Amino acid sequence: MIRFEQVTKRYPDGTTAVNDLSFEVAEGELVTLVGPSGCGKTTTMKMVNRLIEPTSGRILLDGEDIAAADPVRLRRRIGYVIQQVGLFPHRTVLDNTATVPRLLGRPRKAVRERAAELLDLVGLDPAVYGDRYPDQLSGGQRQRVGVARALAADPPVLLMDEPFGAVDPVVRERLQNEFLKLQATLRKTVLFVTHDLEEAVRLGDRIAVYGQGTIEQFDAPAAVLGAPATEYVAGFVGADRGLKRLSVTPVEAGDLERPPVVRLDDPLGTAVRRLTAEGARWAVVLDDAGRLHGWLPADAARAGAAAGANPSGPGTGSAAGQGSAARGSAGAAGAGNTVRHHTHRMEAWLPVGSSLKQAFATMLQHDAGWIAVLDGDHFLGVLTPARLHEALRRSIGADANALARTEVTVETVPDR
Ligand SMILES: Nc1ncnc2c1ncn2[C@@H]1O[C@H](COP(=O)(O)OP(=O)(O)OP(=O)(O)O)[C@@H](O)[C@H]1O
Repeated sequence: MIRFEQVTKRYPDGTTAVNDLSFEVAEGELVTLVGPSGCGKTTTMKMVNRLIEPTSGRILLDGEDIAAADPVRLRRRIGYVIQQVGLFPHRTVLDNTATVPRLLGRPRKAVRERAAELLDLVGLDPAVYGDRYPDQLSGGQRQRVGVARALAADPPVLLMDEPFGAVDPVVRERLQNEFLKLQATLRKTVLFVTHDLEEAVRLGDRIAVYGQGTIEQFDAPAAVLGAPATEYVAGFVGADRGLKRLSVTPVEAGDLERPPVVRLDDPLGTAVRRLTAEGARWAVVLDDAGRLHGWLPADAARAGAAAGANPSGPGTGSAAGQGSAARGSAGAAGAGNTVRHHTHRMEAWLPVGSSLKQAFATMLQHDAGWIAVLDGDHFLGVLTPARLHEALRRSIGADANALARTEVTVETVPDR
């Protein structure tokens, strides 16, 4: 349906954006173009609707050289969805959706009915959203209108350039799933640009992995992931695999550090001795039942102990960068010199078995240098960035071993 024959694009400044590209997209097929920034994906895409002209080579649409086609008529056959949707701000959602069919001079009533149907199809109730203006929609809703608008003239071909790139990951996944459902019924011929391998794998019937202006591998998603054709593709897939393992690798007890543990009612002197003996900058504070209560910075503990029975108040140590509020306050003279009165609340904690990704997110959210890991109410240990990194490396290593094992076939010789 779409065929590139030795297409090269060289910009006037000498940049070769696309070099001798040849590939074919079958009718009804969704091909994702994936690769790092600047590798030529958008240039490839824009040559199909003649927003950019190739320097050499040919592009055929349904067997016809597009160079011979009238660009305006060509574009009517090609829906185009981009990241910055480009909706008209002063037109309602319904009017935006109906733009192209109206330009084509189709009857007004039929156009409005079709636009309403399309909005419904992309998950926007036309009765609710049809009369709104683009700035009254969320980012994800605007993207949906963009897709509805691209479909309005019922073009056989869709070009989608990072259409879901500007929305958050949750909305993005929803839009991807909805688009897949839509595509299952519409079966458009789609070129879909993304720099996210996960999106490319999820959506593509086939994936074109770009190097610099060339396609390094053009294959089914499983083949790209399982049998990268070149070292470059292996690297591209591998880096992403590492990130993906963050979400599927659980925090385990063995990953944790064991800082000194003190109890709420321990005298401060005892806590200081333990901190000093272990050379630690902070201790974890548990209550009598072994539940996590907070943490005790060594400098605050030392200052409190030095102040004897008249503590000057809770310390503000930031050994672990927790920055959380002190829970206790200096108590009555004599009764205030226990751990309880110098303990900081511990906000950054997670149940054991949570993913490394959740752990990382929790660290970032609380700007924490470490997070506590609990088994139910029971404190297990703390995860530090270094331990998180080790756990991730172990997980990637195990993954690689598992792959290597499945590739080995063991032949057995029957006994007799
Ligand atoms: N008009 C232009 N003039 C000169 N060079 C250009 C022009 N447009 C793009 N380029 C260059 O061509 C190369 C490919 O650009 P292109 O936009 O196709 O990449 P891309 O893979 O879509 O990147 P991104 O993911 O960042 O959008 C880049 O090096 C870019 O700087």
